[in-house]
Parts: sequence; C-alpha cells; structure tokens
Amino acid sequence: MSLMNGNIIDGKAVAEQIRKEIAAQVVAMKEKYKRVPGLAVVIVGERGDSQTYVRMKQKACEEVGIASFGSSLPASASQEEVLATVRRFNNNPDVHGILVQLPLPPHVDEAAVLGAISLNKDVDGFHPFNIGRLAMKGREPLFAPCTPLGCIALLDRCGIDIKGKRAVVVGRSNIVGMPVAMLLNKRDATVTICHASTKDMEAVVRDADIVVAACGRSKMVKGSWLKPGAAVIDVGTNPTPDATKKSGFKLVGDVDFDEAKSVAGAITPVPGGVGPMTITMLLQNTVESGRRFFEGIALEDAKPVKRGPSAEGVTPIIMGMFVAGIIIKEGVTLLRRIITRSSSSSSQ
Ligand SMILES: Nc1nc2c(c(=O)[nH]1)N[C@@H](CN(C=O)c1ccc(C(=O)N[C@@H](CCC(=O)O)C(=O)O)cc1)CN2
Ligand SMILES: [Mg+2]
Repeated sequence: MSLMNGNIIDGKAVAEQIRKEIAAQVVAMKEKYKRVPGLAVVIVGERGDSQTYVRMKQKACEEVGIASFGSSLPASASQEEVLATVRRFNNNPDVHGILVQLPLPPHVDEAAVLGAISLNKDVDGFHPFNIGRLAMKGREPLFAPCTPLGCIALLDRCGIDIKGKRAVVVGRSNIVGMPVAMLLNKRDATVTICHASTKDMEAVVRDADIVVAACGRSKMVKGSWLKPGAAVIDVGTNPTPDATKKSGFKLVGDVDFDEAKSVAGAITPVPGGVGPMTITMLLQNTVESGRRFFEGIALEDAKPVKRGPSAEGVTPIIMGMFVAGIIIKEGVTLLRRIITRSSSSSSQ
C-alpha cells in the first residue's frame, strides 16, 4: 500500500496499515493471555462532534478486536458523577484504557477528572505525570497524547528523519503543540515553538526541515513561509462554510495546502492526514496498556507494582511534576480553554 501520493502523505493509508498491525497483536494477545485489551470511553453531554468521535473510537476498537466500554452522561451530570464513573472504570479489571472525551461541560473541572484516571489506564496521555515525564530528559511517559504520537508516526512511516532536523511547532496547546514539541525533542530534533507573540514567525518557519502546524487558525502557514523540501504536518481542522457539502462545511487545515504542496517535500492533507492517526494511536496505547496489565508490569498510582525499575519510584514523579510545573500551573485553565476553543473552531 502506498503511504504517499507524490509528496502528499496519505494519513488514512498509514492509519490503516497500523490498525492491521494492531489487530494482529490483539489476536496474538488473545492466544497468549486468553484476554483482550479493553477501552472505556466516557462522554458527558450531547455535543455532535464529540458523539461522532466517540462512535469512531468504539467502531475502531471493534475492528481491531479491542473490547469497548462506554458511559454516556447527560450534560447536567455533576462533577462527582463524572468522577464516580471514572473510578468505576479504574476498578474494572477488564478495562485497560480510559478516556474522557473533551471538552467537558464548563461546570466540570477537567483537570480533576483527567487527574482521577488511573495512571495505568491514561491512554490519552493527558495526566500531568505523563506530561511531566514527556518533558524530562532520560524519562518516558507511560503514555503520550495521541495526536502528537500520530504526527511522529506519520514522519516515521513515511521515512522522514527527525534526528538532528530543525523542527518548528506552530502552537503550544496542551493536547498537541507542547507534547508534539517534546516528542520531537525526545527524537533529537532541534525544536522551536511559535506562538502568538513570536516575532517574524515566517522567518522562524522558513528555517524548519519539519513544520507541525497546530495553531487552530485556518491557512495561517503560507507556502512562501516554507523551506523548499520541508515536511509539513498540518494538525488543524477548522470547520469552514461550504455550500457544496451536505453538512454545510468542510475542514480546512492550519496550512494553506494549495500554496504549500508545491513547496513542501511532504505534506499532510486535511482531512485525511493527522486526523485518522489520532484514533489509531489511541488503539496502540490501549493495546500497550493491556500488554502491561497481562504481563504484570503495570504501575499503580505511579508506584512500581512488579518488575518496575527502581527509577520508577517517587522521586522522578516529584521531578516530573516540578519540570512540568508551568504546564500544570497553567494547565487546568489552559487545557479547558484550548480544548473548548479547538473543538469549536477545529475538530482536532
Ligand atoms: N479525550 C480526548 N478528547 C479529544 C481529543 C483526544 O485526543 N482525546 N482530540 C479531539 C477530537 N478527536 C478525538 O477525540 C478526533 C478528532 C478528529 C479525528 C479525525 O479522524 N478527523 C478526520 C476528519 C473526520 C471528519 O470528517 O470529521 C481528519 O482530520 O481527517 C479523530 C479524532 C478533541 N477531543
Ligand atoms: Mg470544563
């Protein structure tokens, strides 16, 4: 299967290839452990886009053989009811991954809910411990966030080297910009993060071998901003009115695709680029979580349960929290604001 059409990265094809590999892993796990990984999805409220993503996640689980659990709460659900649902899944031994679909209704404290997910089951990778670990040299998170993982997997699968490359990430959200920058850093890219106060962003982007656009602004990155041959990963999915579509809108990326495609060495389209990878990485994290549980190497509340190396103890947790201090301090408000904004102005 071709993963690129000319210089256009086919995210659907990459996702399909990885999902086949995941399905084979689940078959092997069933054979070896007589169990399959399980994913629980919690949704609060009736947002149409969130309901669509949850359905897509449940269907994707079915297709690869992951057991899927769900809990749908009304928008009026109290914080305590949401927490109780998360705790119920924390205590369910058939569930190895838990995700709470974001955004949550405004009266629910997102940070409290995300922080209540058992670290062992945090397959969305949003827990401050996991974000802290992402920021630490020589440490790895238990799980990394899915969209950032998808960006890296696209580069890897399309044979684009990361080590030593100059990477520019446009946007610093908690769910995409910051974690993708940290993942690129872990892969030894030289990483620059651009944001609203960046001076001469064009010049910064023009220096990049790899550009990840995750700012939630339609067509912000222009073709003229790019170094010829650069790899461009467009995370934006900005709904834009389009009378020719049944839904009345189409999704437009953060990169001006028509301009950029003749300059970039490789570029993701929107839709069909990063989007399909998000759910694929969720499946991958869930299978990895199941494997750890079945092999008895899961950590409980960040303490080693079995076979955890001594460095997995309390000190690195405190260091992780310290290193991620800024993210954690600002994170509660910022995550809610950014996810609410990105889900209303962009489905990614
Ligand atoms: N708990 C989480 N909430 C949210 C996340 C997340 O990773 N975890 N991310 C987004 C929504 N999201 C998954 O939840 C998601 C968004 C987009 C896609 C996708 O496949 N997009 C396609 C287009 C699909 C369409 O036509 O609508 C694409 O870009 O090609 C998958 C998952 C916010 N909430
Ligand atoms: Mg909220």
